[in-house]
Amino acid sequence: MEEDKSSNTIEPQKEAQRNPLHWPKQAWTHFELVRQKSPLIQCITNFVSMDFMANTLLSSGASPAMIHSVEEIPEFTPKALGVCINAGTLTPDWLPGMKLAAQVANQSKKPWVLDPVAAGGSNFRLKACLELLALKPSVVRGNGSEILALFKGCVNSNSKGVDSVHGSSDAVEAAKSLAQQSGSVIAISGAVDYITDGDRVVCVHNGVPMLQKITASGCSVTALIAAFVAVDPSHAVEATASALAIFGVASEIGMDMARGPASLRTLLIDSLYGLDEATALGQVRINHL
Ligand SMILES: Nc1ncnc2c1ncn2[C@@H]1O[C@H](COP(=O)(O)OP(=O)(O)O)[C@@H](O)[C@H]1O
Ligand SMILES: Cc1ncsc1CCOP(=O)(O)O
Ligand SMILES: [Mg+2]
Repeated sequence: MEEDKSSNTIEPQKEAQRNPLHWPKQAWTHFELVRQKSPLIQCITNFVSMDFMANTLLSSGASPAMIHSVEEIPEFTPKALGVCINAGTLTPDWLPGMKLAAQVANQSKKPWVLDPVAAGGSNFRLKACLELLALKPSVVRGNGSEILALFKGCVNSNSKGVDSVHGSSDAVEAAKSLAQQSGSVIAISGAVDYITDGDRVVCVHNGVPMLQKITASGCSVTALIAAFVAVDPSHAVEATASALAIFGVASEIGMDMARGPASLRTLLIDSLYGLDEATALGQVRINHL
């Protein structure tokens, strides 16, 4: 978003105070850029999420490719505008491909985003996620428990696997420290989403609780973050907040007609596809902590 660089990078808090539509307009501009540029997003993701993630990206205007074979990565990854790496159904044979894709994305100067699914669930998973974090993702998006596990560097004896046993607000200080240590933007999802570069903390208030009852909603919003960061890589905090807000707004619209998680899943995809500027500007709720 070249046109708004100064307000994004110099005094974004003041700009947001002066203009209540600052964040909603930014979220809409990012979404329009995704629709215009249709970025190719390579996803190395879990078996549960592949369909919903691909449909989330497609309905938002991006172009998903679920390509994970290590043989293809040197040739294919440079063609992608962004990469999403997800640890959901991790096995030792998938890890080399994930690491190679991260390295090739870095060499190609393309952003990549990490989803450390269930990072506190086992030592194998935690070690793998920390090794991926060391390869410097542009953004890490996890729930409260996942971000706390990465920060503490130890497994959680109370882990509920892919579901969080913490609120997102429990992990804000950990996320700030983790961002400072790693150099990655850290996003914690939950009732409020928090996005931090270790200095600023941006809060997104969109979304509906029923998203927790749709498997792979977190995975899919991480892929959407990859698409938004791909079209504005120099503003990863803003692009991440925009993606979380647009996904949340689409869920709010879907919720008006949903009869339960199954219909919400479908309506969310339709709402992303049909979202218009007036609705986005009226519903996006983002502020600074
Ligand atoms: N209580 C809630 N209220 C509103 N939105 C929520 C709530 N919990 C999660 N979300 C939204 O659901 C999506 C997935 O987040 P989350 O459930 O935290 O991820 P994960 O599935 O990885 O645990 C995010 O867009 C987040 O904003
Ligand atoms: C249920 C499940 N098991 C391994 S990955 C996965 C999907 C997790 O998706 P999300 O983190 O978006 O809830
Ligand atoms: Mg998750």
